[in-house]
Formats: sequence, structure tokens, C-alpha cells
Amino acid sequence: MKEGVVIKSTGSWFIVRTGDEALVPCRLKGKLRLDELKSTSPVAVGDRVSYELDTTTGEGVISDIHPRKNYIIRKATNLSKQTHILAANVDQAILLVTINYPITTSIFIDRFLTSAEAYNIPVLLLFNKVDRYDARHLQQMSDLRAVYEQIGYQTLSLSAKTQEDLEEIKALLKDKTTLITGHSGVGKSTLINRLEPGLNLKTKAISPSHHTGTHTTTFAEMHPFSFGGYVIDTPGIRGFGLIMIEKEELYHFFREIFALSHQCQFHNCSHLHEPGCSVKKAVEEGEVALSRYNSYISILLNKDEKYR
Ligand SMILES: Nc1nc2c(ncn2[C@@H]2O[C@H](COP(=O)(O)OP(=O)(O)OP(=O)(O)O)[C@@H](O)[C@H]2O)c(=O)[nH]1
Ligand SMILES: [Zn+2]
Repeated sequence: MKEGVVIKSTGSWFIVRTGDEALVPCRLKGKLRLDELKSTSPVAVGDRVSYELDTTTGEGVISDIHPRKNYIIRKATNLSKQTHILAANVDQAILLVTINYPITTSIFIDRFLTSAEAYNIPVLLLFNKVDRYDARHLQQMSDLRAVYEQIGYQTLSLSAKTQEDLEEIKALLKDKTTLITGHSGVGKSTLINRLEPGLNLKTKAISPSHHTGTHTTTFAEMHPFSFGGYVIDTPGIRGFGLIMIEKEELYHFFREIFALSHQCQFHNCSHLHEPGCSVKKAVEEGEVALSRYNSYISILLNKDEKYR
């Protein structure tokens, strides 16, 4: 029996990378396929697996998935009840944000942070395209960075296109498995190519016709860094549905709101309109960012369906 890490999945075929860096095409053993009926594919990139190698064909059959440290799931399609495991065993995530070209909204950021908080995955917020910003954009960026730094998220700004020195980012990625995400066109492929020039991921100018088909299931892909570690690219994924989170629990994943909630008059306070709500008081006093509170309300009241 051999072992390796799944670095690519098409749903029925998997590429497994072994300790000696060989890439083995694998299929799933029949029994594993039937097991998790609710999932469109029981194996995801980042999974550690055992497989039997057929030495005549060079192909493997995956017989066992090792226990996962964590995993990220989303709905298989917007309409489906089936889930889709996007990635497993993720150490951290990078959310690539652009103030403009394209605009990344606060609600989009907060939705992602909420998911990551629920999965217990640390997030680094990287603000890209600083070379293109005017004074007003730069001010917006530093305001936004302050909002997230204040609640304990690490932020950095960069230009994936023009910046010479990316050592600070490399050091943060080294020997870890990092999921990278962000709107289409924020520069994910550009950044990954700069970090690992041999990969040659396709980049493209932003087009008005977005690939937002509701019936296509997107698979993530994992690329090894020559300096150690992996990056998981999530092409065309617009966001992560918060499918595991009950409304009553949502505030647990807004860390600064959660921290204040213990002081609310009612232990089951939703922080909407209850008297004696310490969260609303903190928003009024400017201690909790209004944008964060608004994101909380939007998600709670389902006002941002299109960001799913
Ligand atoms: N000016 C400037 N342009 C950038 C920067 N980073 C990326 N771009 C450009 O933005 C466009 C989109 O970049 P991509 O790397 O394809 O974006 P992506 O996030 O991979 O997009 P998807 O693959 O659709 O998810 C390309 O034209 C890049 O050259 C940057 O730091 N500054
Ligand atoms: Zn409250």
C-alpha cells in the first residue's frame, strides 16, 4: 500500500503526489464511491490517501482516506442539496482583496471570514493592485486594513504585478497548505505565478462576461511550491456558502461581536433590536465597525443572496 496527497480532482480521477514527488493518476475504490452519498465526491485536494498501484498501467486505486484535520465544503451547485468538498487539510487561507479593478465589498470579505472562522482556518488578508490605486483608493485600503487589523487579522498590501520583493509573502506560505481565494480578476493566478514561475497558470484581463454558471461544479487545484508548501487555487469560485452555520450561531463567527455578546442583557440576544445589547452599543460608540455589523445583519437576514 502506498500513500500520497491528492493535488487534483476531476470528481472521478485524482492525481496523487507521493513523497518522492511522483504524480500517480488514481481512481476510487467502488466502496468509497458509494459511501458518502450526500457528497458529489468523497475525495478532495489536500486529502492524504492510501492507494494500491497497478504496476502495469502505472495507475492507482484509492482505498482509504486518512482522517482530515479540516475541510471546506460548499453546495455542489446553487440549487443542489448535495455538498462538494473543495479542499481538505488546509493550514491557512489568503483572501486576495482589491479596492478596485474589481471592487471587493466588505460583505464579501466578511462572508469569507465567517466561513473561515467556522472552519477554524486562519486568514491572511492580502490587498492587491496597490500600483493602480489613486489617493482615494489608498485611503479606503488603509481604512479597511485598520478594521481587520483591529480584530486580529493579519493584513498586507502588495502589487502582484509590479512588486520586486515577495519574500515576506513567501515566508508566510512556506511549508504550509494555503487556500487562496478572492473575486475573479483580483490577481490570484498572477500572484501564484510570481511566487512559482514554473507553474504558468493562465491569467486573463477582466471581462464583463463572468463565468458564473450555476450548474458547473468547480474543482480546486493544489500546486506544490519549490520553497516548501502548497497553494490551493480556487478558480471561478465566488464565495463560500455558510451552509453549516445556523442563524442563531452566526454571531459566534464574527469574533468581535462574539466577544461582546457575553455582556448582552439576554443570553440569546441576536444583536438586532433587543434592549441592553452590548453589540449595538459598541457599534454606536464606534468600537465595532459599522461595516462589520452591517455584514452580520445582511447575512443573518439573508439580504446578500447573490454573494453566495
Ligand atoms: N495593475 C495590476 N494588475 C494586476 C495585478 N495583479 C493582477 N493584475 C491583473 O489583473 C488581471 C486578472 O489577474 P488574474 O491573475 O488572472 O486574476 P485571478 O484572480 O486569477 O482571476 P480568476 O482566474 O478569474 O479567478 C490580469 O490582467 C492581471 O495582469 C496588480 O498587482 N496590479
Ligand atoms: Zn446583543
